[in-house]
Amino acid sequence: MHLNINQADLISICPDPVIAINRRGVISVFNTSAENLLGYSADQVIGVMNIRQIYPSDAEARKIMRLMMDESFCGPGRVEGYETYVLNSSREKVPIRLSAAMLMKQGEYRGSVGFFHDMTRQKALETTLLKQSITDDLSGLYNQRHFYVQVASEMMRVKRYGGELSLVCIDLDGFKQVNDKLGHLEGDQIVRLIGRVLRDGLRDSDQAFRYGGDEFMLLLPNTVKADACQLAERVRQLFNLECNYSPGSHHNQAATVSMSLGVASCSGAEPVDFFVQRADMAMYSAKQAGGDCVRQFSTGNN
Ligand SMILES: Nc1nc2c(ncn2[C@@H]2O[C@H](COP(=O)(O)OP(=O)(O)OP(=O)(O)O)[C@@H](O)[C@H]2O)c(=O)[nH]1
Repeated sequence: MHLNINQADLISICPDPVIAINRRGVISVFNTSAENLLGYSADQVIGVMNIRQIYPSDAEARKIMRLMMDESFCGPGRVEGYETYVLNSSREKVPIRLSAAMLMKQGEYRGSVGFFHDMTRQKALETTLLKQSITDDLSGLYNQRHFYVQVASEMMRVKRYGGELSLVCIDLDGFKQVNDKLGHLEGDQIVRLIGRVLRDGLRDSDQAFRYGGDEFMLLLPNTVKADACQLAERVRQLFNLECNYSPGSHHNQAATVSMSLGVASCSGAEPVDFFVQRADMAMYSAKQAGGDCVRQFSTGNN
């Protein structure tokens, strides 16, 4: 195909950043899109900067070179769709998808040319979608799917490195009554409040989840059962203080809501479901004791 346009103009107007290097890695082509992506002018980089200064590390630059030489990756002298980062002029990481080819002449390596497709928007979208996939909309807490991923991972860690992992299972008492007497919107407000109470009341290493409708879980790494019981008691009191429908509140006599909390601990040597079931059984004994209290798992719970 013949076009009435010269190659330099083609590269210049290319909407993807194009960077070419000589065999020593010194930049020889740097188009307008590359200027926009990285915040350098072509004059600042051509013949001056080495491509290694744009990659996040020497190791990454070497890896890309190795991939280009690896025939089994994308064919000889090529790399396609490789995701990595480059550093802009403010030394901030910019995600890119790289497609590059080696320039060979008479069997000798003369340099390479790469298309550095900007992935900033896609990566931001991926982050948002990932967050949505593990978050419960109403409470803002993590959801059940993420709960099982995290419990399994923390149990594995305990099994490998030792220590104690605790789990607090929380179920609301009287929640149905709130919905029935005051409406679902009021019930939703309580779920939102719990999200806030649990987020505010935990350390950074602890995690709170909405397990189901009115059931919540707290996963507490490096926490022995006695400390987990104390934390559960603090959460119970905090909720009663903050909730207009808690026992003792004079806001509304029509309905009362409280928490039943069950605590279990493990050293990792059991199936995930057994651990969760033990916390659930402890919560159930709190319910049987009249609710609004904390109980810990003991063999007498079953
Ligand atoms: N408003 C609202 N209600 C919900 C939501 N998810 C579940 N529910 C309600 O939560 C209630 C759960 O019922 P129950 O388990 O009997 O709740 P409870 O009255 O606290 O009873 P016990 O657990 O036995 O103490 C039901 O009325 C559900 O409709 C939600 O997202 N918003």
